Amino acid sequence: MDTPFATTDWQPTRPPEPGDIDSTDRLPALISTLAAQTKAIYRHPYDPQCWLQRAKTLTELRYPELAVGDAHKALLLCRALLARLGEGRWKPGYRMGFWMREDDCDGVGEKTGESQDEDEGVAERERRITDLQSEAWGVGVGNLCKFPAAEEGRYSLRRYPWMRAEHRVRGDALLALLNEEFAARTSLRGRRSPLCEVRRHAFGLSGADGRDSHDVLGVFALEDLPDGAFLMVDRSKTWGCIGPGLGGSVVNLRGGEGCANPLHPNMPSDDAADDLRWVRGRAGVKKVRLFSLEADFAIPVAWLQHLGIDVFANPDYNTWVLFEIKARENNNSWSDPLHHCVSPLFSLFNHSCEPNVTWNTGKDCIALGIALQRDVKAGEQLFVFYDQYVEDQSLEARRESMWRWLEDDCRCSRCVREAEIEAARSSVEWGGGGVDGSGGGDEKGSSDWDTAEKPVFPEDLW
Ligand SMILES: C[S@@+](CC[C@H](N)C(=O)[O-])C[C@H]1O[C@@H](n2cnc3c(N)ncnc32)[C@H](O)[C@@H]1O
Repeated sequence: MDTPFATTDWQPTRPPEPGDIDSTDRLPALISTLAAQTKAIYRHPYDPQCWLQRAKTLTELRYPELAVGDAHKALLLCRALLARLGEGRWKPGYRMGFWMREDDCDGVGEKTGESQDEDEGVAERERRITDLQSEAWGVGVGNLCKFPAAEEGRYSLRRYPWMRAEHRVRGDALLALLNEEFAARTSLRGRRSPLCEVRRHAFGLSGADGRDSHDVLGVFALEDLPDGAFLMVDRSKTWGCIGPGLGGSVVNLRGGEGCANPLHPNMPSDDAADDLRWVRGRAGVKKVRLFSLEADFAIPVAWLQHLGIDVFANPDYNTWVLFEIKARENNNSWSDPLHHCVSPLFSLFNHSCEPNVTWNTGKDCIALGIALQRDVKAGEQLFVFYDQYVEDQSLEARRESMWRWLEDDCRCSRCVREAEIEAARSSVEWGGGGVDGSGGGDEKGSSDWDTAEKPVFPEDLW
């Protein structure tokens, strides 16, 4: 964010809305401003004004979730400043990153045009910070929706253009390492050669958005494999909740306290037979998602501070980083009634609504067993089903369910096939020329369809 990015990389997370001012012409200027404001935050991380200014720029650039994050930080700083203003002879220092005693401040700090703190009285200072606080609140609220919940906003998953290349694109060296791991895990007992490998351009040369798909990875069979063949055991879990523990033990990732996922029954007292994933399916995840002021900012920020992390001065914990981690966790985690984990090797399998691979959780709640569920030819891509609850449902219902994991419509062979059939059907219904039926030239869409002989009325004879 501290370096300007190419305007072509800009993919806002809020789609344009009626009444928006077209900012295309101002885009280069907005991008430079964003970089300059980010650098100002590095220099003055406790100045609420810096966070507020960047929140405004992020609003114009249509990143509501990030604007709310910055506005929230401006609010926190204002609150902290106001809380201490009443503490007698202390006042915030220049740019507010430190506190000084009123009687110690003569000659301390730079007395520049910007350092109003030096001269103003407590009442004036309070008014200035309160105004700033109201403005930050207004910017935050402006980026939230009023419905269904006042403290939620809408955004779509889009790649942040300022992300560094090494975090955005996986290089060939990493791919080689991944394939070493696949080779080690997928050799059948008594054999040394790997059964599958990771390749680029998993869904063809260009992505759904027309961009290069160099970094879209997938797992491909290296030889003909029969239905039922055991492919691999993935023990590479790097993160997750492993449920209530085995044999009634309460030892899990959070010391037996359970997982933060409200739909996840992971306490010993929870009835694991009640698989609550169907609730998730019905609650749905829309293409345009909701973010929550409480769950996505207030709680994570408070938690990070509790861990001793300076969320203002340490850019590693910026709001966009939290959203990026959330998106990756969403896209890559697997869950069953008891567990919710990310397993790096398994997460390289793409989804298909007609999969050729199935998976099962091991008894240790960590290992995943991966096996074929039909014959596969060498070179075929290996797919799993991300949400088997929707296997028998319509294209539309499956697409909606898949938005939880995919940024765009599912590109599996079944969805592509059904979408083509649907498109062909609606083109026949509308005469192949769009909804006004004017184009095409077939019977319904052509201009000479009305050739039937007409009745002759008395007035026609005049
Ligand atoms: C668990 S990862 C699978 C590996 C991923 N392709 C990669 O390059 O790391 C899930 C992501 O893969 C892509 N993906 C998987 N299945 C897909 C499908 N059927 N249609 C479109 N994209 C898919 C989406 O970008 C999704 O967010």
